[in-house]
Amino acid sequence: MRKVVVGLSGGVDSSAAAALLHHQGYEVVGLTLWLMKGKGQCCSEGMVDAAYICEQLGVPHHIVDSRDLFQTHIIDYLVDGYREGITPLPCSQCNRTVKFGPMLNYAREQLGIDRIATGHYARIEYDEKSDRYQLKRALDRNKDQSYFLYDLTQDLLAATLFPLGEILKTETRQIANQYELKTADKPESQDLCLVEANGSMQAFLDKYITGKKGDIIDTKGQVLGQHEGIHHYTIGQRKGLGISAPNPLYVVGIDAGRNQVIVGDKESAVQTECAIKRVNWVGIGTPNTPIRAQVQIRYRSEPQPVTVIPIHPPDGAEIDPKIGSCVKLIFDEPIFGITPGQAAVWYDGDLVLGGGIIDIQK
Ligand SMILES: Nc1ncnc2c1ncn2[C@@H]1O[C@H](COP(=O)(O)OP(=O)(O)OP(=O)(O)O)[C@@H](O)[C@H]1O
Repeated sequence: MRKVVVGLSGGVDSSAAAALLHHQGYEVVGLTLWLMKGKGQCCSEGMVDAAYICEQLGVPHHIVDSRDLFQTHIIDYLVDGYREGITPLPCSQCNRTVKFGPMLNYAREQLGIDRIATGHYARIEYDEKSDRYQLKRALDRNKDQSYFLYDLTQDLLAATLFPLGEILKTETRQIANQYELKTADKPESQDLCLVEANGSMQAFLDKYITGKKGDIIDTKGQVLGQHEGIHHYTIGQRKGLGISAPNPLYVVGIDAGRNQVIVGDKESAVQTECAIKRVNWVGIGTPNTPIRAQVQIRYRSEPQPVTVIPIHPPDGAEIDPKIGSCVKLIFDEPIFGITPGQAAVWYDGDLVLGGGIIDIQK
C-alpha cells in the first residue's frame, strides 16, 4: 500500500487533505510539528484537533517538537531582520527549513516513508522534457500559495503531494463536511501564524525589540518627525507615520545604521529594478541568459512583466552561502513598494520559474 505522511496543523485544509488521501487508499500517518514556545499558543489547540482528526480517520498521529528549529530559523530570523530595517517574509523559509525538510527527514528516517503531503494550494507536476518537478499555481487562484513555496528543492517537490491543488476551497469544506471532520467549520487562518498568536506584528516584535527613538526624515534629509523604533515601519507604508503633510507620504527607506525612517511621495517609492539574493530556480535550471517572466513582489500583488538577469559570480569565485545565487530584476513598468526581505517570485503563466529574497538597495 502507498504510504504518506501528512502535515496536520489542525486546520480544515490539512484535515481534508489527509481524509482525501486516506479515502484514495493511501496509508496515512498524521504528523504535527510543534512550532511555538509558550502556553496557550495556537499550536496547542492545533495539536489536539490534529490528533482528533487522526482518531476519526483511524490513522496514527505523531507530534515532533520543532520549537527550537522554529525559534532559530523563523523567530530569530524575523526579529534580526526587523532590527536591520528589513521586512522579512518567514513563510517561504519556514516551508523549506522547518516544515517540508524536517517532515521528509522524519518520514524517511523514523517511519521508512518516502512521501509527504500538506494542505497547501499549489500543484506539482513532473516534466519529462526538463527532468524537473514543476511547481504550479493552484486551480483556485484566490487560494494559490505557490508564492510561499518557491524555495522548495527538487528533492522536496519530488516527494510531496498537494491533494488540494486541483480543487476549490469551497470543495475542501464540502469534503470536510462529507467526512464529518471535526475541523469542517473551523474559521480560516487570516494572517501569518506569529501575528495570529500575538494579536499583531507590532505586538509580536515589541516582545523582542526595545524601540529606539529616532528621526523621520524626508528624501532631502530634513527632519519631519520622530519614530519609536525602525521595526515599526515597512517600505511603502503610509498609515501611522504621525506626520501631517499636504500630500500623502510613504516610507521609502529605512536606515538602520542611522536609526532613521525616510519618507517621500509615491513617486520616490517606485523602482524600475531590484536585486534578488538566495535564488532558487524551480521550473528551469539557472539560465545563462536573461529570461522574460511575470513577477510577484508580495503574496497578493499582481504579476508584473519583468526581465530576470542571472548574475554569475566571476570565474573561480565562490558563492557566499548567506547570499546564494543572485539575479537582477528589471521591470517593464516601475513598481511601488518593493520591500527588502520579502520574496520575489517569477512565473511563466502558472509555472513558478524561480524566486528569491529582495535585497537591500545599495
Ligand atoms: N504545525 C504544523 N505541522 C505540520 N504541518 C503543518 C503545520 N502547520 C502547517 N502545516 C501544513 O502546511 C499547510 C499550510 O499551512 P498554513 O499555515 O498555510 O495553513 P492553512 O492554509 O490555513 O491550512 P490549514 O487549514 O491546514 O491550517 C497545512 O495545510 C499543513 O498541511
